Amino acid sequence: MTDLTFQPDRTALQAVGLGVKHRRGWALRDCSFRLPAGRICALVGPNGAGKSTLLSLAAGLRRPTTGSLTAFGAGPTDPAIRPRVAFVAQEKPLYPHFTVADTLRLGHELNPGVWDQAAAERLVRDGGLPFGARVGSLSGGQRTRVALALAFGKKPELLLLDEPMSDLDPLVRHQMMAALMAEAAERATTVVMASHVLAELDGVCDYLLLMADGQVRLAGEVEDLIAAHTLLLGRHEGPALPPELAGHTVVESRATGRQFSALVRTDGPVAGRWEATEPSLEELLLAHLRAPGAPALLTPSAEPRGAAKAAA
Ligand SMILES: Nc1ncnc2c1ncn2[C@@H]1O[C@H](COP(=O)(O)OP(=O)(O)OP(=O)(O)O)[C@@H](O)[C@H]1O
Repeated sequence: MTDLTFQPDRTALQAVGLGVKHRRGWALRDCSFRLPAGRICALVGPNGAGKSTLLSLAAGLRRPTTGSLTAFGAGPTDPAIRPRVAFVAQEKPLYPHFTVADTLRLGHELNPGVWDQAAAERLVRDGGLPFGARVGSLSGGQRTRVALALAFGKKPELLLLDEPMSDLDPLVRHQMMAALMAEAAERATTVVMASHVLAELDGVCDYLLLMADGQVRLAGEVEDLIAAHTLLLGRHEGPALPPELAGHTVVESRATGRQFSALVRTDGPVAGRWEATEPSLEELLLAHLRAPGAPALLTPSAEPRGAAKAAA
C-alpha cells in the first residue's frame, strides 16, 4: 500500500486510559492508542476482546466509563463529529419494508449537503441488486452491500466496519474489499475494520490494532510491527527456553521433538545457530492471539499525543 493518502500528523482516533465496565466486568480496560488519519486499520482480537465496544464508542453510540476517546480531536458524540463518521455494525440495522431505493433516499435525507448518490448507487448496481427490492427480501450478503452503500454515500472521513464481510461469498468479498479500498484511497478516508479473517487483511491494511481481554496488545504500522519481530527456527532440547533467548522478548515458543520455533522481539543479535525470518502478518497475529499475555507493543505513531497535536 502506498503512503500517498495518509496524514501522519492528523489524528483520526485517540484513546487515553479508555475503559468500559459492564455489570459482569470490564469490556475495555485502560486502552491507550492513536490512529493517524488516512490509515486502513485492522482491528483484530479473539471473541469478546472488546472490538465492537471500541467501535461503538468511536461511533458515538455509547460513552466510556473511564478515560477518553476522541475522533479528530473531539468527542465522538459531538454533533460536529457525527457527520464525519460512518459505522457499519455487525447487525446492520436497516428498515426491512423499505426498498433499496427508499433506503438510499433516506441516506440522502439524513446526510444533506454531503451525500454521494453516485457512489452509493454504484455499489448497489455492481451487486446486481434491483433498486425496487425490499430490504427484508435480500440475502444477508446483499443487505451488507446496502449497508456499505449507505456508509459510502455519507462520504465519511472515518469509516468504522464491524466484521463487514463475514456474510459475503469469497468472490463478492474480494470485490467489496477492492471497492472499499478504491473509495478510501480516493478520499483519504480512515478505515477501522474489525475482522477475524486474517488472510483478508494482508496487503489491505497498513495499520493494526490488536486487542485481547479488553486491552491493546499491538498498535502501529503493520510494516513496523512485523519488522519488530523475528521468527526463529532451530534445535533445542528440554522444556526450558534456550538460554540464548534470555534478554529478548519471546512472544510465543513451540517445541516439536528437538525442533524449536519462537516469535521473538529481539534486542540485538541472537547468539547460537538459528534460522531467522520475518513473520507474515498472519503469523504475527496468530502468535499474539495464542499468547495474549505477551508484553504490549505500540510503535511511536500509535502512542497518544498531547491534546494540541490531536486536534484536527
Ligand atoms: N451490553 C453488554 N452487557 C454486558 N456485557 C457486555 C455487553 N456488551 C459487551 N459485553 C461484554 O464485553 C466484552 C467485549 O465484548 P465485544 O462485543 O466488544 O467483543 P468483540 O471483540 O467485538 O467480540 P466478537 O469478536 O465476538 O464480536 C465481552 O466480554 C462481552 O461479553
